[in-house]
Amino acid sequence: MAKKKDKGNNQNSGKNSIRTPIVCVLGHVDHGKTSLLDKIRGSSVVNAEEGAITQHIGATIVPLEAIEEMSGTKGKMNFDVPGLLFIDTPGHHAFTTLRSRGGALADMAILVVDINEGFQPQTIEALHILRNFKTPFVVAATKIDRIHGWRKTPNAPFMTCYNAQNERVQTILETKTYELVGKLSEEGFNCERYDRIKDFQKNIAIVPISGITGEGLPDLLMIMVGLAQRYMTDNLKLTVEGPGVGTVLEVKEERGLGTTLDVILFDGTLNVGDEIIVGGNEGVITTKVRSLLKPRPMQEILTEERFDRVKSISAASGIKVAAPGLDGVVAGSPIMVVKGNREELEERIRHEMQDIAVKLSEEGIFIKADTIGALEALSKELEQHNIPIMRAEVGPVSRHDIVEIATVKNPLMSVLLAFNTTKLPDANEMLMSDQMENVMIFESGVIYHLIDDYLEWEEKTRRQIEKQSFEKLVMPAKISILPDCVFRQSNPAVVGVRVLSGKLQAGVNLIHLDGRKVGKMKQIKKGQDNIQEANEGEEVAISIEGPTVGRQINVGDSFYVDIPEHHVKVLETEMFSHLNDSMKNVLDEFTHMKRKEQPFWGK
Ligand SMILES: Nc1nc2c(ncn2[C@@H]2O[C@H](COP(=O)(O)OP(=O)(O)OP(=O)(O)O)[C@@H](O)[C@H]2O)c(=O)[nH]1
Repeated sequence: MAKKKDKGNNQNSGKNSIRTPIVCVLGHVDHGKTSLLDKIRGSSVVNAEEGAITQHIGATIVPLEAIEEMSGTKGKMNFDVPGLLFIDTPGHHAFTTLRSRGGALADMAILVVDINEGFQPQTIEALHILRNFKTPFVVAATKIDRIHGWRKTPNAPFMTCYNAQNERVQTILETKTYELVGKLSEEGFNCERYDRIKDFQKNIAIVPISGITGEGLPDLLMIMVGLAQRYMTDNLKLTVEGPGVGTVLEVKEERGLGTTLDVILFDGTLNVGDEIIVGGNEGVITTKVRSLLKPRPMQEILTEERFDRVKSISAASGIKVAAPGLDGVVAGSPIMVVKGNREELEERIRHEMQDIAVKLSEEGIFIKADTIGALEALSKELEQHNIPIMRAEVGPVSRHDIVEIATVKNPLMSVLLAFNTTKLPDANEMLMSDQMENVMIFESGVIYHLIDDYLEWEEKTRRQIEKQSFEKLVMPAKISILPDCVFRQSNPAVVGVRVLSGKLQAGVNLIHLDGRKVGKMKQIKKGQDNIQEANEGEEVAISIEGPTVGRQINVGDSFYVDIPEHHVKVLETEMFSHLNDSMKNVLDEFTHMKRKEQPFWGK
C-alpha cells in the first residue's frame, strides 16, 4: 500500500485507505495526562512540515512525518498509518463517553502512570476499563525527570536519555519500572519495558517518559504507530467516499451559532447541507448541517471569528457541527449522514442509545451515572464483583429514585451507587424522612471507591442481619433428667437436667427421642438465677408445662428441643457455618429422627 502523508482534512483518499487511529489518554489524577498531551501537541507543531498540522475540534492529529522526524526514523520505516489522532480530553470519563458500535471509540490508549508514585486507584480503574473494552494500550511511565539526580536530554529518545544517567539513577528507574511490571501482572497483564519486548501482541509496552522535557516521547509515539500498523490495520480501513459516521464528543452552546456538536468523525465524509441523524434525550434527531467549523490557528484567535468554515471534512477528524434543532443531543451518541437509509439509521441510533450493555437482574441495586459510557463502565465492574443490578440510568439522583429504592425488600439491595453524578435537592430532602431510613446512597467520581464502599457496607450489614436472625432461631439441644433432682412433680414439673449437646434456650418445646410430645419448657434456673440459655455440659433446673414426673416423663429420660421445620431449613443452609460441632451433631440426630417418617421434612 502506498505511503500517505497526513495533510489535514482529506488525508485519506482512495477506497481502502487506512484512517488515523484514535487514541485516548487515561490515568490517575495529576499523573501527567494533560502535560503529555500538551507536549505531544507542541512537539508535533515543531516537527511537522508547514501545512501538515491542521487544527481540530477536541482532538489533535499528529502526522506520521512529525513522529518520524522526532524519532529520527524518517524514510526508514514503511508505515501506512497516516498518524495518530489524540482526543484532547484525557481521562476515563471521556474514554467511556466516546463510544462507537457499543465499544470504545478510541482504537488505542495510553495509560499514564507517574513512575515515582506507581499504581493508584484510578490507574487500576482505568486498567479495568481498558480490559473491559478490550482496547490495546501502552503504559507511559511519566515524570522520569523527577527521579533524583536525573540528567535531562530534552526531547531525546529514551535510550539516549537512559545512557546519559549514572548507575544509581539507572537502578532507580529499573526498580520503579519493575514495580509497575509487578502491579500490571497482578492485574493479569504481561508487561515489559518496550525495548525488551519481542512480541508486542503478547506483551504490553512500558515506555518511560517525561511530559515536561519530552524525553522518551519519540519512542512512545513510534510504538503507538507500530502497534496500529501491525495489529490494527484491518480495523482502520475506511471508505472516505461513504457517508460520514462519528461520535458526539460534546454538546456546546456557541455565541451566534446556538447549540453545536463537537464531533469525532471516524469514517466517511461529512458535507455542509448533508442530512444527519443523531441521538437525543427524547429520541432520534434528524437535521441538516448548516456549517462545519474548525478552530482558527492560535495566532488568529483574537480575530472576530473563532472558527474557520469548511465545506466538507473526511475521517478521522475533530469538527464542530452547527445545525438547527440540536438541543437535547446526548454526548457519546453516534452521528451519521443519511443517504436514503433513514429508517435503518434511525433504528441503529435507537439501538445504540438503548443498548447499554448493562445486564439487569430481577433483584439488585440501582446505579446512576452522568453518561451512558460511565454507566456501562460501572456496570461492567459490578458484574465482575458479582453485584447484581436491577436498574441502571443516566442522570442525577432524583426524589423518584429514592422512593423506588425504598420499596426494595432486601435490605442489602436498597442501595444506589451514583457515579460522577449529583443528587437533586428534592432527593436530599426525601432522604431525610424517616420512611427512607433503609435507603443507602453511595456517591463517588471513582468506580473503585464506590464498589469498595458498597462492599464494606454490605459485609457489615449482612453480618448484622445474620446476627439478628440467628438470635431468633430455635437452636438444637439434647438434655437428660438427672437423678435425685425432681423438685416438683407437675404444674409445672421442675427437674434438674444436664445439657448433653447443643444449646438449650428458655421458651422452647421439648419432645422425647422418638418424637412424642413432652411439653413447653418455661424457665431455666442456675442456682437462684433465671438464665436464657445453657450450653453443652451445663447442669440446670428447668420448668416444664404439661407432663407429670413418673407418668409422661421419668428420671434418666432424654429429650430433644423441638425445632420448627422452617428453622431447620435456615439452620441447615444459611446458618450451618455458624453452628458449633455440638449443635451440628444434635441437629443431625434430630432431623434423622424426624425424617424417618417424612424424608423431606425441613428440606
Ligand atoms: N517533572 C515533571 N512534572 C510533570 C510531568 N508530567 C506532569 N508533571 C507535573 O505534574 C502535575 C500534574 O500534571 P497534569 O498533566 O496536570 O496531570 P493530569 O494527569 O492531567 O492531571 P488531572 O487532569 O488533574 O487528572 C503538573 O504540575 C505537571 O507540571 C513530568 O513528566 N515531569
